[in-house]
Amino acid sequence: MTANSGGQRTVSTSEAGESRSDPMTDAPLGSPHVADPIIESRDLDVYYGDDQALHSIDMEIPEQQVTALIGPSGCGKSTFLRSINRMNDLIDIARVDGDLSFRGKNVYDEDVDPVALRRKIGMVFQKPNPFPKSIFDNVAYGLRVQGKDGADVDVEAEVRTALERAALLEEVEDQLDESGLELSGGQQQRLCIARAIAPDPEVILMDEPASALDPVATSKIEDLVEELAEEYTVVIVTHNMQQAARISDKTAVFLTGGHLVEFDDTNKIFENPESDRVEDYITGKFG
Ligand SMILES: Nc1ncnc2c1ncn2[C@@H]1O[C@H](COP(=O)(O)OP(=O)(O)OP(=O)(O)O)[C@@H](O)[C@H]1O
Repeated sequence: MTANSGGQRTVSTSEAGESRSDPMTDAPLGSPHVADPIIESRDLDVYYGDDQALHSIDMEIPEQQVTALIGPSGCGKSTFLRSINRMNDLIDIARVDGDLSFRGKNVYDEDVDPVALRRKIGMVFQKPNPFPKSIFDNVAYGLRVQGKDGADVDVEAEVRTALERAALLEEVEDQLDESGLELSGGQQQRLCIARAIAPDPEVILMDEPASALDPVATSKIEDLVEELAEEYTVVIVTHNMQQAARISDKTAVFLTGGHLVEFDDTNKIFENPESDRVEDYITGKFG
């Protein structure tokens, strides 16, 4: 990245042989060029009624990596996350303009079925929310609801695999028939992760998945996120900057008003950000 003579920084996308600059602010930044991004946002605006929550977001999310979304409260991180698998559709007053593509297809095209989309792009929420069902049924639900429980599918094997991938199988192997609600908070969250991965999505969206957990459970979730990225693409919202620095490959910094101010390799963001506002945010001067 370089600064031009007018003081406006430009971003070199050498592989594409072009350079771009953000017309929105005086501290625009780097949107690293990602070869074949799995998710791509172009000029994405999101509104709640008359209020605009996100402004012209451009982002390319790489496959099988962890991308962290950070920024102060209310800057639009969760709104962006929910735009990816159209969870904002469930909010009556939410409206989306612009492009958000998954493997090159705009997820807001009329022919996209949001339920099928969410099969490919699963989600884990801040507060563990297991169903009042057995551990087994919580995970099997993810398969059944998505029609993956046909005669040719070994549901038990799939449930065990999902629990294993969520680093929970060993702890619950002898109690699969017991209620998911009887697990600890950290185990409940790993159960929700198992439920999300059982239908074999390509992307897992996580909205502050460890913020309700104690440090030991948090550390298990962090280890798990890194492991999941070997097989899935993970996009995670976190308030915890140390967590973003520890577990993510790319970091997107949103700042007040719903602007994406900088998006780059995580090391670059935390060691040498382009934007003064990002530097102030990550060094704790505000937020
Ligand atoms: N369902 C909703 N209805 C109306 N406005 C909403 C709704 N959800 C979010 N907003 C508004 O959109 C803006 C962005 O909110 P969002 O929850 O995406 O931010 P955030 O960065 O995830 O915040 P936090 O870190 O506190 O969770 C805020 O001004 C918020 O009040």
